[in-house]
Amino acid sequence: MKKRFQKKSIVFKLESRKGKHHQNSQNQEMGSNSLLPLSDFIQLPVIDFSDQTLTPGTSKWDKVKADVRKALEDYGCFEALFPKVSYELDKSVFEAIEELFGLPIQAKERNVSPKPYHGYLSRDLYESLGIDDANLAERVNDFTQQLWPDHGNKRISETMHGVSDKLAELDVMVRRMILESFGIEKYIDEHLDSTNYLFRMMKYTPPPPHDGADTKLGLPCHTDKNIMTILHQYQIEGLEIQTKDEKWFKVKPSQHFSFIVMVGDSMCAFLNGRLSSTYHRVLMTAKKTRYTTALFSTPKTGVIIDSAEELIDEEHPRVFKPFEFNDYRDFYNTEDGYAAQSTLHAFCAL
Ligand SMILES: O=C(O)CCC(=O)C(=O)O
Ligand SMILES: [Fe+2]
Repeated sequence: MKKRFQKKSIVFKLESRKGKHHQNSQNQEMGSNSLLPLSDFIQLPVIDFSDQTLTPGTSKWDKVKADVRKALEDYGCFEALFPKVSYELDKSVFEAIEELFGLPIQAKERNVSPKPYHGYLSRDLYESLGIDDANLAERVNDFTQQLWPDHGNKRISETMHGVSDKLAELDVMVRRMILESFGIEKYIDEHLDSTNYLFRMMKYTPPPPHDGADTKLGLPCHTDKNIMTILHQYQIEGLEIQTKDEKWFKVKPSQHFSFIVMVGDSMCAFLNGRLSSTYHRVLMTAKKTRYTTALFSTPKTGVIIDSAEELIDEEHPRVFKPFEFNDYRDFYNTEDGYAAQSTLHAFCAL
């Protein structure tokens, strides 16, 4: 019998984490006072996806594919320019998010889901709302219907579906490029069919001025558990990533058509560890409310994540046992999963 989602453990998860990758853990409690170091900005590789003729088999595609592979090897993430999310759409998303988080708490709490991290979460400075299967119009309608049970909200549904649908196109391109670059394109259809999309909206309230802390943890250090994440920060900085030499850097807030694309643990496992997921966190230094969105490509229930056999050889022995994503997510919700330095290694390393 699988363990069920418990809200209590989610709240716990949003607190501090321990381990090598969680240095400063004594300072990482949500809401703990400062002492958190101020990081410099990093310029991640910028990769342009604006060319409408960017299709598999073209030389342009191969060039972008090589850039994606290099950036992900070096950082586990990159900045994508993707103007298919137009200025107007981006603005509508921002306005919709402000409106959604401005709803009474009772309304936001109706955003429930049987899946962990998919519904409304709130902890200290952090709040988030989630839309499962956000690239499907009827599922986005279900979400607005949860918040406005009488009549839903057609405008917000169309906006959130619109942006998720566009970002899903970017996700598909990036995943196709990754698989091709490892010579395992034969898995593409199966791989794409085995995932769905969660769109999450986040709000971070700035620490109160009388608090005495310049910097507060908005979200503790973690890797994303899913396949790939496409993140967008609305103007206010806060996202930090950890580089291979374990230094923390701030990532510049996105322009309206710029997104941070990150490798998640499930992609790392599928590739037998050939790309690593990025450790990241949110530090609130600004005095303004910070809004972000993320589209997570996530393995569907029941899908087994197993490393591609082509990526296992003498030089690259198998690193992870095959696993079911829900079991992995459940493990992340336990004390052992919580305490682990790397959830993936603790759960399924051989
Ligand atoms: O809001 C952010 O900048 C990061 C959010 C994040 O890392 C997550 O939701 O997994
Ligand atoms: Fe994350």
